[in-house]
Amino acid sequence: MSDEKCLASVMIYDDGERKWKAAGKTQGLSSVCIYRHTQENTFRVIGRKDQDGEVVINCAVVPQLKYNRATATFHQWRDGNGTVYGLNFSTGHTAAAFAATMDAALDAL
Ligand SMILES: CC(=O)N[C@@H](Cc1ccccc1Cl)C(=O)N1CCC[C@]12C=C[C@@H]1CC[C@@H](C(=O)N3CC[C@@H]4C=C[C@H]5CC[C@H](C(=O)O)N5C(=O)[C@H]43)N1C2=O
Repeated sequence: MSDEKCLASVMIYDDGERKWKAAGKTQGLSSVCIYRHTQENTFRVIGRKDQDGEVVINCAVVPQLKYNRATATFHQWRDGNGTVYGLNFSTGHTAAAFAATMDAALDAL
């Protein structure tokens, strides 16, 4: 759906330590996109580290997903297993573009 690349630092909240950790093996920016599976009309958030292509997020967008715009550049949500993902976008523009695509996906479900 969002063919434009949204650059963000992908983070996962560590409930035990009560702090955000960088998703994947290294810190750094990832290209995060929402992909639509046409036949099934399902959506996934896929993020790949720009440095080495590591997939650092691969998360289904489910109808009950609550997407929280915590700040203009930090958005977050909980997946089906309770994992909390955070996206620290490089700009407010990319954050808004990603959030609009997320809203469109949730509307289409
Ligand atoms: C009720 C609830 O679940 N609330 C969630 C957010 C949320 C709301 C609605 C739907 C989904 C979600 Cl995930 C919530 O507040 N969460 C989820 C786990 C972590 C957190 C619980 C408590 C803390 C309080 C501060 C906030 C937080 O973590 N923030 C706010 C935005 C800020 C932005 C960037 C990240 C980057 C590193 C920095 C930090 O942790 O030092 N940080 C934060 O401090 C982020 N927190 C959270 O986001």
